[in-house]
Amino acid sequence: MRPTKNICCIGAGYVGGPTMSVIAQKNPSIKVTCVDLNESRIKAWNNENLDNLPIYEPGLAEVVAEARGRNLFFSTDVDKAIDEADMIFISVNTPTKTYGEGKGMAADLKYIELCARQIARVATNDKIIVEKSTLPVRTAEAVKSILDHTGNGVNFQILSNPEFLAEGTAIQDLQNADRVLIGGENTEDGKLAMQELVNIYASWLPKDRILTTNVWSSELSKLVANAFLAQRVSSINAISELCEVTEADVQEVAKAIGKDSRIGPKFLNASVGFGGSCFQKDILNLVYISKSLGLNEVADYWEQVIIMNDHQKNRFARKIVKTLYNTVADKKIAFLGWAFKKDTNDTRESAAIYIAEKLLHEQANITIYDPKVKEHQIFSDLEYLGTLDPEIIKQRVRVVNDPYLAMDQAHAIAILTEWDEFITYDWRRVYDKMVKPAFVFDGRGITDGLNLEKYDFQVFRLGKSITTNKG
Ligand SMILES: NC(=O)C1=CN([C@@H]2O[C@H](COP(=O)(O)OP(=O)(O)OC[C@H]3O[C@@H](n4cnc5c(N)ncnc54)[C@H](O)[C@@H]3O)[C@@H](O)[C@H]2O)C=CC1
Ligand SMILES: O=C(O)[C@H]1O[C@H](OP(=O)(O)OP(=O)(O)OC[C@H]2O[C@@H](n3ccc(=O)[nH]c3=O)[C@H](O)[C@@H]2O)[C@H](O)[C@@H](O)[C@@H]1O
Repeated sequence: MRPTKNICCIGAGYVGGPTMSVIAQKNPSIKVTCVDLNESRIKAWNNENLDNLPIYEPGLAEVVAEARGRNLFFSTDVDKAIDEADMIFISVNTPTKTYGEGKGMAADLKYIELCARQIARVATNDKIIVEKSTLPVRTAEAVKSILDHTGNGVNFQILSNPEFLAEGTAIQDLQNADRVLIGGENTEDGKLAMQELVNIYASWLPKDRILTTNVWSSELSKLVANAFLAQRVSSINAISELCEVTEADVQEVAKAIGKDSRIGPKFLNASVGFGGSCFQKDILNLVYISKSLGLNEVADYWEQVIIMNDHQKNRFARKIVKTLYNTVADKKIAFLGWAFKKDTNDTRESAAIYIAEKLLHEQANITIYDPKVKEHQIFSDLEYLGTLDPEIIKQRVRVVNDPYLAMDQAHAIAILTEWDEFITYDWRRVYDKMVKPAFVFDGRGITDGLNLEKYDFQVFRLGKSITTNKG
């Protein structure tokens, strides 16, 4: 096996872009080319102005500035990059299927299959294929079958190398990963291929953080890691509802249980519901796999994490309507935040979309401010739901670049993303300009230290009792 000199990554999205940037930064002697079919995305990756990169991620621009043009390249010429590469990462999207068998649950693997077929058609020398996308367990079998049956005598080694970065902290997560997982075949060639990939990560990570396993454990571990993380959020969110009716305080409960080193303090922030492109998709996939194997109790167990998450989003929207005297019709509701979490411009499956949907069905007017999400994205998220009349969206939704404008003359504010800047606002000024009583619905637990009640705001905080919430 030749030492890896040339890497290609198919898919320049939230995973491919940052991951390849860090691999290139840390391995200056390896040429890394990230390719994508999406021309405007590649154009943005190549934009001279680093503020215009297609993805907002703290620290990303600096890494791109260091490596781009040196050993990091972004291109739409997929065939050329495949042909030149010793190692090919597949980092394309694997969304939930929207059609046919497994609709609404199974992962849609059509993009993966297209990549495998393209590699098989173009490759003329031996290559290591790395599954970076999140895939159902045993997908490597299908990828290998396509490569072996349509290829031209070329040998392929398939590795599974799932990505564990979280958006908003992607660069930090890549540069200082808790672990890197590499699954491969237990054969001489399989071990050599794994070693090639270990070497790439070992250029910046300690060896004991690089785990090697069989392919199936690696594929399954990715789904399981996301399922466990999401389960923690649903667990604390379930407790938040209980706190609201028992005068317990969810933040105090989270702190108290998190101090137990067996439980740990992370991922215990009660919220308006988890979002993002992966938790829901990956759990549904796990549920689908379990069901397909006849493991109904296993499937039901994990599905409950999603049911709880839907409940949390619904009850937050209902709380707004109920508190505003059972009607939000023609009232102005200001949204602070649209992204699914802070420090990212990604809005996929963001809870804000579903809260907006419910309030629009109740004929509310919504004005949205998010520091990093663009207006066209917000409108496209709402239209994509397919449940709202496009005319209603146009009439009732406004997106603004100034948070004070969003809150001016509002009946209520809904805090849906935990952006740091929200707590720096002049809340006296906000209060003065709102319709009274001025309501705040804090879906992220960020207003505790602000004592908004001193300005006479009526505040609802998730997971706080009625008494704490002052009615
Ligand atoms: N977003 C995240 O935080 C994480 C995502 N993942 C997984 O990584 C995978 C990719 O996710 P994202 O980067 O978020 O998706 P994304 O949608 O941001 O990027 C995927 C890119 O692949 C491109 N693409 C699709 N088919 C192609 C083809 N045949 N040739 C060339 N380009 C093609 C698309 O145009 C798109 O730009 C998914 O399987 C996801 O589950 C894993 C860990 C974290
Ligand atoms: O496979 C993936 O895509 C990735 O999914 C998650 O990362 P991500 O979705 O980017 O972001 P998280 O930080 O996990 O947050 C997910 C959602 O849970 C919410 N959350 C998180 C933590 C918490 O305590 N409470 C809470 O409501 C966040 O606000 C967000 O809406 C995992 O954390 C990553 O390890 C994984 O690689």
